[in-house]
Amino acid sequence: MAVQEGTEDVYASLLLTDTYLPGALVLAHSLRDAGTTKKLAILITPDTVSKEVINQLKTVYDYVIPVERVRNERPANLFLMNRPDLHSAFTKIALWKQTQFRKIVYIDADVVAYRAPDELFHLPHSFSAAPDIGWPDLFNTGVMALTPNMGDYYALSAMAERGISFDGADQGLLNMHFRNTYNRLSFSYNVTPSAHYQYVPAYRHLSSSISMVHFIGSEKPWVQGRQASTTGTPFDEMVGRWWAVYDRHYRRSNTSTPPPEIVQYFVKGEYNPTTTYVVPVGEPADKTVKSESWDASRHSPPIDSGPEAANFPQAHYNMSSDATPYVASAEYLPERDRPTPIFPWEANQPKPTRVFPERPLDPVPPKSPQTPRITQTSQLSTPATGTLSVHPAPSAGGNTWTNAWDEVPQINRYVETVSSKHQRTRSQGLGVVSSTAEEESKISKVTDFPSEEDRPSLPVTPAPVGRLATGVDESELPAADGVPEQAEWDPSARLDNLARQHLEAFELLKKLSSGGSQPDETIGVHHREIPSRPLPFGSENVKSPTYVPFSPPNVVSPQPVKPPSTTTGVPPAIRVLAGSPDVLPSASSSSPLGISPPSYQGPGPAFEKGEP
Ligand SMILES: O=c1ccn([C@@H]2O[C@H](COP(=O)(O)OP(=O)(O)O[C@H]3O[C@H](CO)[C@@H](O)[C@H](O)[C@H]3O)[C@@H](O)[C@H]2O)c(=O)[nH]1
Ligand SMILES: [Mn+2]
Repeated sequence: MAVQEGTEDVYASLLLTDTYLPGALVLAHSLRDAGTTKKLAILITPDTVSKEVINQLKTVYDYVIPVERVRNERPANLFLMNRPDLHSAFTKIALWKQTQFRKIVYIDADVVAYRAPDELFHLPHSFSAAPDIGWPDLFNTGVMALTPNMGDYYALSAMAERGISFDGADQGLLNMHFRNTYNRLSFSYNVTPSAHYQYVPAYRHLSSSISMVHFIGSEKPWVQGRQASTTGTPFDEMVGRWWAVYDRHYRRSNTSTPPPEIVQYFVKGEYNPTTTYVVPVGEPADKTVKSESWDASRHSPPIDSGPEAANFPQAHYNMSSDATPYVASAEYLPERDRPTPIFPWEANQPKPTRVFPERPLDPVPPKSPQTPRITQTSQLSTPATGTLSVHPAPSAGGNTWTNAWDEVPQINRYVETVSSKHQRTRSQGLGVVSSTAEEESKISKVTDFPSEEDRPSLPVTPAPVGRLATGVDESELPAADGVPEQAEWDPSARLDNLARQHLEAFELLKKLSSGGSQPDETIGVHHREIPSRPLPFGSENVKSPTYVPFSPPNVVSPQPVKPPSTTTGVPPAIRVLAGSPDVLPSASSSSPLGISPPSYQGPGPAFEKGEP
């Protein structure tokens, strides 16, 4: 019996899951909108595609063809391209079994047609495909023009059964089977845009020739949502073309009848379900409220929904406004009974010898003649320590306190001089003077003095005199006793005097220690007895070239000195140490003591090239 050959040409696609429904619909509409005269067919796997979805497909596809799902039982290679979802892509080989068709132009469900490539049906080749953008020597299996035949089908299903595919899916399998026989189509039949790389000049140059655009990868336009691309790149332009077809057929404002919810459900941002009654969790059934069911895992909240935060429980926590200090109740403060003594030193504790004031100092001691009142600038007091400037006077005892400096007579005399002058100035009516005693104390008084009978001498603090209040000119202040005038103070003369005294003392010491027998000896230089031991043979009477007899006091610090040409032949360091007057800095001559020669003698700037 002769096998009946197909006579019809169809565009065919594939739907393995409901989630690709928007893609399959947009593809069909794009071909129809482009005016194709060919029929549209779609292969579906009934075990994984719902009835509602099939019904939707039937609205645009002429043929919805159920096929058996072919699963890759060795899906390891699918993980190489991170697409485990393509476990049933082998189902695509069922195309070769559709021998009721003469020619099939197969198109993936993630393709949008800019124009209907009907010319592909006229190709003489039994298999044609366009290059894959990831590896252009291979072909992409998203667009294929093929002649169904059982020969290829058996061969392909045998490979599929064994899981023979370098990528674990149909593309790997078909490239292995058709690698030497395929007819290469122009890329314009299967343009695969990339958000990461796009050959923009080529796109500009050739975009008018694009027949179909294929959104490879897992991020399909309906998965990404309408707002995903707005940057105006070629990629965004192509995504925009997909949305243009979708909107033309499924956007609410463009259609006379409401678009099918099942389609919107699989398009990100599109699902806006009709109002239903739901019972919120935890509410009694009779308190049913009108609310919209909303799948938050898939869609943004309904436009007319209320803010959710309004339902949060409200709680206010106020700071305590009670100003009274906390006092623990008595039960928390039990009277601490001392434990009965065990050790002898506990029973016979010595009485403390250190004496403390009977009561702690008040932060501001009361005004009394016995206790100096610390006011204004002296308020560095704390309850525990009293003031920093006050200590108990050993003679006064009791509660009488004085300042430490009150016992320095020089200070007292100075203050007396100042205060008497101050009195004169005031009596002459100079400066701004407060009229009442109270105001005066506010301006210039720092310390309240003890009464006349309590103080041994005039115990005062050298209080800062308010210049504004008293009008005292600082230049008029008398100098303190024993302090020379600034003009008499000549530091260099004083230094000279000190040096002279030092030298005299040194000479005296020298005489005393040497007893006058060795005038060349120098005090201050350590002398060590060199132990006598036989020198190596031939070493007798040999002197080290660096040996220098010590000759104080004309020794200077080892400064590098360039000698005059007349003294050549003697090492510069030796010349300096020997005290040649022409090389000695004059300032060093005042030094009374010799300085030990440095152990390291050069080379330094004093050594010139070629010098001995
Ligand atoms: O969950 C799924 C997955 C796939 N498909 C169908 O199978 C096709 C292939 O899957 P797709 O996501 O488009 O794969 P691509 O990202 O395009 O990946 C490449 O690799 C696949 C596996 O080799 C090939 O099938 C593709 O043609 C090729 O472009 C889809 O278009 C659909 O028609 C579904 O219906 N549901
Ligand atoms: Mn695809």
